[in-house]
Amino acid sequence: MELTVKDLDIMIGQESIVKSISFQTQKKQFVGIIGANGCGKSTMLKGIYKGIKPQAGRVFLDELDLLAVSEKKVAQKLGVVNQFNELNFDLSVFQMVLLGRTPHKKLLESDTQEDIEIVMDALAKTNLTSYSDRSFLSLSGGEKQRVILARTIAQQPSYMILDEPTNHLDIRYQLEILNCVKNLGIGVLAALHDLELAAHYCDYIYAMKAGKIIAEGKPADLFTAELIEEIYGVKCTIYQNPVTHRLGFAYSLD
Ligand SMILES: Nc1ncnc2c1ncn2[C@@H]1O[C@H](COP(=O)(O)OP(=O)(O)OP(=O)(O)O)[C@@H](O)[C@H]1O
Repeated sequence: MELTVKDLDIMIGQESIVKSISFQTQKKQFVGIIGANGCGKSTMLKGIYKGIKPQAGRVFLDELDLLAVSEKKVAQKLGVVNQFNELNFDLSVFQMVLLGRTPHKKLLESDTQEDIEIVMDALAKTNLTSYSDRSFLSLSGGEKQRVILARTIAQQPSYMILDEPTNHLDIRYQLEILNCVKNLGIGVLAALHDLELAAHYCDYIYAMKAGKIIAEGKPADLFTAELIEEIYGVKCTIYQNPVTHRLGFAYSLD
């Protein structure tokens, strides 16, 4: 599916946080959003997935007008993994992941064998099979984050939005989660802080500063020392890692 964002404006209080952002992703593209703390990445993503009401702008998944249709219609197509996964009540890991099936069901419709199989598959993909009966609230931050990804996989979305999906994860799970998402073969829009991971996993990247997109391109074309200094205020040497042959970034403050 293609995601189209047109002239998105978001204000919080009196402050303009997202300023007339427009872009269009292509089918099955893994698209990254990079930018300094507070530049508006999460706010923009929330505006796209109806977590916050934009002051202006339109958002489409193919032809579906996301801001005009019900939450349920959105959830049938769009999965979201965000940074805050606190719950006020406890569920088992299995029950949490089963919640991912809700958008596809009628009110009070019971779970089918197919739902159970989809949940088992999502647990396997996120290495959580042995956690099935654990209480969600008892999990570590990284384990919770994997459960939320499993729930989103069980939702079987056609498009996924990820807000810092590797936030709480150790190195192995950072790689596993991004591999897992990439292997889903669906369109993805992800805010990422780690530029090496962004360069490796993203087909295309948008760089944000102060609520605007200031640069875009394929990782190999986009990343320059000037851009990184402009965004993050650090000096940076970009090199080809001799072991991985991927882009590497060495930072310093002066
Ligand atoms: N509910 C809110 N009330 C007041 N200010 C807010 C609120 N939500 C976000 N902001 C402000 O909007 C700006 C953008 O925040 P946002 O969370 O979108 O940034 P971000 O780029 O995702 O940052 P980070 O990399 O730190 O997650 C920040 O200055 C933040 O303080």
